[in-house]
Amino acid sequence: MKKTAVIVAGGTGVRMGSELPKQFLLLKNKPLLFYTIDVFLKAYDDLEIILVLPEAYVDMGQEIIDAYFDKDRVRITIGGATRFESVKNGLQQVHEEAIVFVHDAVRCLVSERLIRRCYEQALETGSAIPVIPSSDSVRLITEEGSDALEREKIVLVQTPQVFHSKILVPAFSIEQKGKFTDEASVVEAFGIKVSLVEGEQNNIKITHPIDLVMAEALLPSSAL
Ligand SMILES: Nc1ccn([C@@H]2O[C@H](COP(=O)(O)OP(=O)(O)OP(=O)(O)O)[C@@H](O)[C@H]2O)c(=O)n1
Ligand SMILES: C[C@](O)(CO)[C@H](O)COP(=O)(O)O
Repeated sequence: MKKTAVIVAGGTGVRMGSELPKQFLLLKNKPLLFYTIDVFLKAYDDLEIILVLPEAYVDMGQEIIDAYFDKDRVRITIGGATRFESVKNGLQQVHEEAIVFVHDAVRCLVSERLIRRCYEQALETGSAIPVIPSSDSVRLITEEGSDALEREKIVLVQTPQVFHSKILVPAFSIEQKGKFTDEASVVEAFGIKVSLVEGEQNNIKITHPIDLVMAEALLPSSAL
């Protein structure tokens, strides 16, 4: 089955607070985005990438592709004001039936193993959403205060979120209601249940400055 990864790098990184969007910050001398593209291209020789970038950073993204990758395997498209819109723009470039991976560019520690695990399950069930257990206790904030939740019933959701294109592409034609924070919630709002797979503790989302320190320490030597 054809494999397409929509890598969303269209954000500005408000929580990181850096002038340069975090996907371009250096990790061991290479832009964070390099590691994300690299691991997907290595996971499958026949995988193509649709890279979603902010309009003002298309040239910077193209320079990374020209310097490190086979440019025939990576296409660039422009992002939107929200992650939902960026994913939607990326999906407009999916023209053939495929297994589609949607991945946060800033989860640069994702492993080839997780990418393959998600692919195999999406091929079988139509979807694969990686999740990990919470190490912390969790509470629901209510009008009265807060309630303890059963931690065993909570999971933390990661990317890549992987779907058959026949599910994902029509799901993104629905109107954005409230805030969709990931693809699984869009597909569910469209009326289709999703399947979970085991995620990875190391697959962190670089969000705050401390995450960069952790990513530098966790970066496998095979990625360098
Ligand atoms: N309009 C947007 C917003 C986010 N993203 C991408 O979605 C991923 C996860 O989003 P997040 O970590 O929230 O990134 P930012 O939106 O850049 O960060 P912040 O919310 O702190 O501004 C990132 O790879 C980001 O580039 C995107 O493609 N388009
Ligand atoms: C998609 C995601 O990474 C799953 O955990 C997350 O929802 C993205 O959230 P953000 O607020 O856009 O960083």
